[in-house]
Amino acid sequence: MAAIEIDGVTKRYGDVVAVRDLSFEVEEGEVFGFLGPNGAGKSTTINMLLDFVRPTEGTVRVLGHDTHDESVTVRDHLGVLPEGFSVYDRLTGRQHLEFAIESKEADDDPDAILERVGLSAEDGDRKAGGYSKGMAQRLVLGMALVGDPDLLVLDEPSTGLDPQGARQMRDIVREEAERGATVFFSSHILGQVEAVCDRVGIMRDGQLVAEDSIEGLRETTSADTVLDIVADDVSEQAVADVRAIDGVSEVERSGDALTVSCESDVKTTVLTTLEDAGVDVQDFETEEASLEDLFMAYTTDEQEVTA
Ligand SMILES: Nc1ncnc2c1ncn2[C@@H]1O[C@H](COP(=O)(O)OP(=O)(O)OP(=O)(O)O)[C@@H](O)[C@H]1O
Repeated sequence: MAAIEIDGVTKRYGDVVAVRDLSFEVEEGEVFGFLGPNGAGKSTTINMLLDFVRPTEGTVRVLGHDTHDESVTVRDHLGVLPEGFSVYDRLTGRQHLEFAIESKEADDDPDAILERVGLSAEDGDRKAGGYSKGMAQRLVLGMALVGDPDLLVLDEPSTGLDPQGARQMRDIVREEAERGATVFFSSHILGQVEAVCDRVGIMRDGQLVAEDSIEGLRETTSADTVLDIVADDVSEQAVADVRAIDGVSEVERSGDALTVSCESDVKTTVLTTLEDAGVDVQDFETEEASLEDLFMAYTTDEQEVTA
């Protein structure tokens, strides 16, 4: 059973099609990063997962249950950090957690959760109305963790977090996945996504334009890998030979150093071509396309996606 099954889902708001014939699955135990530019349809999709919004067409199943018809069953196994959440100003942080523990009939220790999300016991005694944005974000994450949910859905979990908070968030995502939970989260902070996700899905104009591991995305985009090569006996002919390789987009030479921008799968061809041309390769380093490069390749028209 997949943790999330989205099948032929379309969501229209009047004339606006927020999500268009979307289908994909997230396996149990997977950490899935949900990406896309502003307005691509991420929040709409998450809101349909949580039954906050009904699809115009198609079905959404979470943990094997229809999100709408069996919403109560689903909710028992779900931990949610929603977008634009609000805290209750007059309740303390600890009271928020106690409330979440009671309503989920869980037996978590509120202080252990406070510590896990980086709030002190004193913070827990304070009214949440006086919390900073990042503190409130930490508290709501803590509430999502109550009851060891099978699926964690986090909409922009890193918003407002300081670098230490962002690291704690990554650690928590990893710990939750190790425990066996599925984690589905949207984010614009691609470094975070790159650090924790098994797979990513990239939305654009209401559709999923890519769905793969980051390594898999590298293989299917034209986002370049950069090869920094140090070599002896670099001839003009050798440079010309490398330039002529299909998949090489740029070659820069500075003395005996070469910088070659190319598709990931022609790296070896670049090196063997140099050697065949009599160049003595001393050393090389590769800089793989970052998730940001891949994101740009899939969400702008500037770069071509080959598969
Ligand atoms: N309640 C609504 N009424 C009308 N249009 C809506 C509504 N909610 C979303 N939309 C539209 O649907 C499209 C997708 O919006 P959505 O909020 O899902 O994007 P997103 O990918 O989450 O964007 P962001 O990264 O900015 O949060 C947008 O064009 C948006 O204007």
